[in-house]
Amino acid sequence: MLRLDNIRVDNGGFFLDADLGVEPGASVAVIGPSGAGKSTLLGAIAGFHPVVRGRILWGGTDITHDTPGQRPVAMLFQDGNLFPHLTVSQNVGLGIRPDLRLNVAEEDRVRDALLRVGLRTLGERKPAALSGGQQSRAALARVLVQKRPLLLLDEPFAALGPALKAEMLDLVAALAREAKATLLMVSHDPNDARRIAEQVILVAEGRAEEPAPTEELLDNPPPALRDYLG
Ligand SMILES: Nc1ncnc2c1ncn2[C@@H]1O[C@H](COP(=O)(O)OP(=O)(O)OP(=O)(O)O)[C@@H](O)[C@H]1O
Repeated sequence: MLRLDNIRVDNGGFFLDADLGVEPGASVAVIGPSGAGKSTLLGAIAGFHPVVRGRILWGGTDITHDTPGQRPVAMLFQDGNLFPHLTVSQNVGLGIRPDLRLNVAEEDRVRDALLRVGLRTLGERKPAALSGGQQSRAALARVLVQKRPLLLLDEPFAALGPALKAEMLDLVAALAREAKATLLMVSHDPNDARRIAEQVILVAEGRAEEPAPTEELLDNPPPALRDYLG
């Protein structure tokens, strides 16, 4: 279980408060107005922003002051952050070892991750020789290969067309289920939440709320969410 125990996060003078828990294996969408602090929330869990009050607990262990690399977290950003001069396999391998000195078992893990995202035959290409959807898959493979129990996705597929985005969301949901991982995904599209998240964390007015059932929240939105949804 992920527990944010009455935390306050400082993102360069912007403060976000949260007092909430996420059950193991849950898929949770993070939604709310632009600038409300959704990325700040994920960044705090990943260890990119200081927590100036409260504690972050994972399975009862205090990880508030762990470095990002020590945390049980893998994060996927919107642009995927693929390095153009490295092959797809190398980009995925970075998820295991930043110096890319992989042993045979680690090379196997890279191949397995590429297989699972449907890029088995494209490992030797450079990212520029992939379509947008394939680049998203490569970035997802790099997250998978880390085998972390907590997956944080910050608007990962916003640049994709609707059909491709739906396909990627379904793939993420299936892979997270298979790995029994806990998934937190920032999205601007309530349909993304309906598609793969059983719960939603609403971030508004400097606060991240306790996860609420997706349909219930979106069908009867509180004022802060109603304004945002329009
Ligand atoms: N490095 C920084 N220094 C100061 N303020 C920052 C910094 N990064 C973000 N902020 C501010 O923190 C607030 C929350 O930003 P954040 O990116 O978490 O919002 P968001 O909900 O993810 O927004 P969006 O949906 O537009 O991506 C914003 O008001 C933003 O201007």
